[in-house]
Amino acid sequence: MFRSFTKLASPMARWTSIRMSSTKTLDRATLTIRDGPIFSGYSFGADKNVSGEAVFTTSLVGYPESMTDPSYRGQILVFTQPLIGNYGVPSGTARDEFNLLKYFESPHIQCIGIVVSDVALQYSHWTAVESLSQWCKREGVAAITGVDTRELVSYLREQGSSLAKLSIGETYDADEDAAFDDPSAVNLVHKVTTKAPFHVSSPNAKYHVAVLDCGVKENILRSLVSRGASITVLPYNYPVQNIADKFDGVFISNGPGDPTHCSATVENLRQTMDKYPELPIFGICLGHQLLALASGAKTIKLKYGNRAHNIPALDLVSGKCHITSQNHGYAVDATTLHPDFKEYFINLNDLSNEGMIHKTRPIFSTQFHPEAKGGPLDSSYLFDNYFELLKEYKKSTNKLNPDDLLIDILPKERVI
Ligand SMILES: NC(=O)CC[C@H](N)C(=O)O
Repeated sequence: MFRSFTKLASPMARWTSIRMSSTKTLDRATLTIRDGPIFSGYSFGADKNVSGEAVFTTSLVGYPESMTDPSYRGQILVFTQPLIGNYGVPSGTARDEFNLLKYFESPHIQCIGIVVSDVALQYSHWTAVESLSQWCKREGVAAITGVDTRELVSYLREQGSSLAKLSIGETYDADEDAAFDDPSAVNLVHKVTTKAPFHVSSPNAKYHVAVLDCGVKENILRSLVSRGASITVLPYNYPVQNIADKFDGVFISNGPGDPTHCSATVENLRQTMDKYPELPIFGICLGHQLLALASGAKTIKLKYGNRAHNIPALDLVSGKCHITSQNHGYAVDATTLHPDFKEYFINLNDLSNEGMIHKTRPIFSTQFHPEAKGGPLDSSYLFDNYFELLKEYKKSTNKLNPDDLLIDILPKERVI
């Protein structure tokens, strides 16, 4: 059943008409939460109806980084920061000295829609090349402004993250039984992983690391390369156990959706850990969850997840608390950790697991993002710790120069 706006009783209608004086020329848009409230507002993105999981982030800045983070694939991202878009969007093709993307975490917007209270249609920043609205339209991403995100987020916190639809135009589909897309029902990692292996050289590289790309953020690659590791980025389901002897370490990246979809990666990691007991392994976010599954632990879905740039995580080894960047809906159930591992970090807001470390071997992983982008760099020392492990391991093995190890699986160019 399609409804028109004249029949829509939005508690936000009066507020919307006052606040949105600058957006009178925008089309109407509606956000429908399954079995929940309906919010009316205005469209500032693509003229396209979308459906997915509605999740929220409390980060104050960093919308270009968040929106291009492959871990948000298929989600409708709600920003609690009321004004979004005021510093525009930088170039998505600009590259740094390592030929990695300079400003984005992947080449395109990964979430399917965004929800804001108040969009800034005018912007100002020295890196900006277009507005948030222009970017969303160009990338085919739906966007709604004029939503009371306080009310929406209160609902999502009470009920848990929910499926939602974003409809553009004067009518919207009010049929509660009509299908809502659940992005987690499919293997999203398969959609965001590199299609073929590629190599990124580090100037004066000392180490060579294999990166399993489950939807890797560009700043993870930069964090490895800038510290002196040449990297070979492999598709998420690449049988890394067959070539792990060529590397000084293995890294497992962040990525979207339910970790249990990645059963091939879990099995490959299990075999890699069995075959190479001395090999340094580091995983971030989905990488942490996959490593935990490979060692026999279980993952759970959180009520509404943790998406923010200011989440306190306690380092149980040092006793220090770090402010961390996070974006996840699942977590490792710490009560199921294999006895060879101990809990490394815990979340001081909800006490959920934030990492694990092997008791005797060079293996550790974190649920939060030490590479940040956006967010604070307080925990970037974990990359330094990983490099210490690479150094120790390399001393004990007789490896060649990292860039002599370019293996024949590599095409010359990165395929994006
Ligand atoms: N950023 C990530 O890697 C997220 C991991 C996983 N998809 C989750 O939501 O928990």
